[in-house]
Amino acid sequence: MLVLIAASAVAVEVPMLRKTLVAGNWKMNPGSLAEATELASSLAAHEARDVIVFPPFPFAHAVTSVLGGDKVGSQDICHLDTKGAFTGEVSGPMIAALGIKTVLVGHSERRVFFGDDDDVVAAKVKQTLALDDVTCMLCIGETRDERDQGITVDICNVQLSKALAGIDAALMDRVVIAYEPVWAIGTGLVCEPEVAQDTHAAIRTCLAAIYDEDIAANVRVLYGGSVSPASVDDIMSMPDIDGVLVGGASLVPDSFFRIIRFEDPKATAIAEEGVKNIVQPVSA
Ligand SMILES: O=C[C@H](O)COP(=O)(O)O
Repeated sequence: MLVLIAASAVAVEVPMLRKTLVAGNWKMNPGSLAEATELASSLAAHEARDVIVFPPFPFAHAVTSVLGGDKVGSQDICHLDTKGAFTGEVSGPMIAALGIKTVLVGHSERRVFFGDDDDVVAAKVKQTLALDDVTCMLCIGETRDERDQGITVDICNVQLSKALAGIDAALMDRVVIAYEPVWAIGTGLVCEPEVAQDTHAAIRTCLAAIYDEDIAANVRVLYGGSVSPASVDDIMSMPDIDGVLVGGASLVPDSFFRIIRFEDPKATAIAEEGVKNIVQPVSA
């Protein structure tokens, strides 16, 4: 994706830069409200890049008070467009009332342990995007068995197509994809960066088929699965990886801070290229 920049009466091309995003999914952690607010407070000092954390629902209000709604996400949302007798569920309007601006949908733990099938995931995407100014972080990814069968891209394409069915192109600026190979989650087995890159590129191809090239080039696609301080720089050096969704390491402040401070060779290269282009002299 290229954009035109007018400089000194010439239009020069520089690559489009997608904003990076680091997300920390606390899952059913930490064990107390005091720990949750302490974790949030330590994070408040590290604001250099786009960072979001997903605390458990009971801690969401306190964490939002510390970090602000822009930096806090909801781990789930009810798939129904209603209120009433649905014990344990949390509706979209309830989440929005907290000022939360991102909702995680389709995490493999929801799919595997709580039966969120593709239809439920699609309904949750719709409920999220029905909220004003709220982003949906949609998780997709294959199991070990599916990777071994060589059907990773097929699985991602099906999950993407079903989750986004009926979602208007105009809403896609509020969708972030998180590619999480299920076999890499919580196992310490990080997908090789080049292997993840291939899948990210395939996800963009799928988005282009569903929508168009512009949307495919602009949607942020994160990687998740055992991301650590040791692996983040290599992962983030891949051209189609725009950020990371971190589980375990997001609960350890020093680890998460290092992940947030990942080296960003793409931004550096693009910034240098952009400067070079902008100072390019006008030819006679
Ligand atoms: O939502 C986060 C992912 O499931 C990754 O978790 P993990 O970093 O503990 O593997």
